[in-house]
Amino acid sequence: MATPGVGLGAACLAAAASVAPRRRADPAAPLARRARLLRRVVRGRCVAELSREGAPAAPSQPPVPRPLPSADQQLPPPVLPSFLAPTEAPAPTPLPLPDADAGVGELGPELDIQGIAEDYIDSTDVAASEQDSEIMDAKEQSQAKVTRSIVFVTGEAAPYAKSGGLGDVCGSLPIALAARGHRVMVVMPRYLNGSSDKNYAKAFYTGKNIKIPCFGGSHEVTYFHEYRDNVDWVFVDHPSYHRPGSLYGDNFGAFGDNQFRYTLLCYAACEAPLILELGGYIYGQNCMFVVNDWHASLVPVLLAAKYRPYGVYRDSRSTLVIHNLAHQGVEPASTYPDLGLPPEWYGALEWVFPEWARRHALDKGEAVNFLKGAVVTSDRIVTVSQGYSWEVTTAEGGQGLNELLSSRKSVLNGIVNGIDINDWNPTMDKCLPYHYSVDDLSGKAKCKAELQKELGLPIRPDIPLIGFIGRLDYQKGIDLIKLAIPDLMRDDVQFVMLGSGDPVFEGWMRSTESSYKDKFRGWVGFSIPVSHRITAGCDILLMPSRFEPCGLNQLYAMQYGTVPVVHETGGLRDTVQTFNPFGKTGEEGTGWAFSPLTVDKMLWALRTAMTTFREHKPSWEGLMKRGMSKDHTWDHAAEQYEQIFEWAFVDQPYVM
Ligand SMILES: Nc1ncnc2c1ncn2[C@@H]1O[C@H](COP(=O)(O)OP(=O)(O)O[C@H]2O[C@H](CO)[C@@H](O)[C@H](O)[C@H]2O)[C@@H](O)[C@H]1O
Repeated sequence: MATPGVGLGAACLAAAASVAPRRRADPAAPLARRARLLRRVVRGRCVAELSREGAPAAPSQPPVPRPLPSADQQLPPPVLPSFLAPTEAPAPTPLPLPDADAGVGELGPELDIQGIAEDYIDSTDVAASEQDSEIMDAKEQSQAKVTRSIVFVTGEAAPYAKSGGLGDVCGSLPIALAARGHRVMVVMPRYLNGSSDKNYAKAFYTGKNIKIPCFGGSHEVTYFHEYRDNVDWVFVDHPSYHRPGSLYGDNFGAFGDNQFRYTLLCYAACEAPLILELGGYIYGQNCMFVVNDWHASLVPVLLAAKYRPYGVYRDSRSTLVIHNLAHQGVEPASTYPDLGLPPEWYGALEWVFPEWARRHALDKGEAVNFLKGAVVTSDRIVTVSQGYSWEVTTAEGGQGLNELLSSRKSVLNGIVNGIDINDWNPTMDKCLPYHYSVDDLSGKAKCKAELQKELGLPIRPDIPLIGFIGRLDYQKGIDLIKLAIPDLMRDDVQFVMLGSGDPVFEGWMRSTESSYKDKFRGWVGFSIPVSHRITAGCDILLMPSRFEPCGLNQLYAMQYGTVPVVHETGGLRDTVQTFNPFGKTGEEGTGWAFSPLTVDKMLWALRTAMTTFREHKPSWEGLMKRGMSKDHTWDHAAEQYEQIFEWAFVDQPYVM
């Protein structure tokens, strides 16, 4: 039996043979072009071609463009490990299979390619094909060379649920990879907390439930699904995801059962490719699991400890993406039996706190650490910038995992994040009162005036307006801003901060606002529209992060012609080049990166930026335009991820 793609191709060929005048193909036609033509056949594009030749017109209802099943779906229905009994048995319906010797990828067996291409070229107008193939060439440049089934596992993804940059990345990178031809699924919790409920309105119950054996019981989770932007968004539903507060905690701090909540997520994510028929087909056992931060870190451990011994997922690989090493999912060692892992796998998660970090003399510091589990079991490790991939191997930046990460240097890479330019684009941003572009910046000045008005600050175009957006957290260097404000407020300047987090800093923002009524605004809370308006309306964006794995706000700022002033660390170092008025044309820089991280250095960088803003208008405009002209899209990063995936599939699984 043929796959749908091949079947459609064969039908088209038969039609072509019966109606088209037979013409010999140029024997010298390059094989590459023949292969391209074949791809069009396989993708069903030949319908349009044939109608040009007088063949029956294209059907009025084109087939719904769903991803083709990947080659792994030739496998017989998966043998599920006995510990996971789905409440509804996975449908054992055998999939329509291509020839047993079909290769991986969308083209199918190589011999068939030759034959079909030959016939197809014979029966079509070669000149027209030539023209068309040029168009295809341009289009195909952004397609992946090898397409895969990719399963993202994450604690958050925009627009469904977002608490920070992790949500941004997991909401946009999967779409970029799907656009390049991969079949992509994202698995995350279905948080119902009152404010995010409406975001899941288009996700429907799949009819699949599983029972997960952990934490001394059997916990039933259900799967919801939405197909959007060519990505399968899968939401794991369980009562523990339904509660007020933010994603991971509330006013009293982090939720006490987070380990339980994300253990469920990881088990559910491992089962999803085996049992969910999305668009008619399961993903199967030949997947790349992309596990993000500690919330998803149990996935590679489960693959190694609970699936591969049963012969399942031997063809899958996993890539750990570290967005922030500061959060590792550490809990007391006594919780290990709750995780449902075999006792002999304790070593994978074992973690011993150094003596200075223990609470009392009898505390042995024994713990389990989810992120460590992924560091020692995943096939590849990616950090979200090159700079950070080095920092995590140092004692200063490794947060206790530096030695382990150093030991895995050969599979550790850094890839700088991209941004979603549909969401963050000053030419069409729905949150902005005015739009602008690199060719016409007049809208930016209007956005600044509107922001000043909204904040109740004096509306003055000549005054530098500095912004800060982010979690009020030690990582973000808020304490430095707090120390610098009394000095900075002596200047003719305006400062707006948007953030939430540490209640001490929230209180400080409120009291500072009352001390500097005409100069300082502190917006306590989490508001995406306000963050867009601040990014557009400010002249300067300040990021004195202590460490920053990548940082997205400086990328958004540059995209919006707002000049970043950042601490030279991690991804900030990789993405912001300090202004050099004597640099070569186009290489004068995009902002200021200061180091070391001291109040004096930060003030120096800010004042240099403010002087440039006031007194060197052409230089300032150059800074804005260079930032706006940079390519911040996901295209380049997506290609680099593909390379990592290819390397992972070349090797055997790291833990078999
Ligand atoms: N109060 C508020 N209101 C509205 N929006 C707010 C907000 N506070 C923060 N945000 C938004 O949250 C995102 C924060 O992204 P960052 O990359 O700066 O930091 P974060 O530390 O969360 O991410 C981690 O993961 C990302 C992704 O890999 C890395 O870039 C980063 O270095 C790493 O620390 C931005 O989109 C920002 O606008």
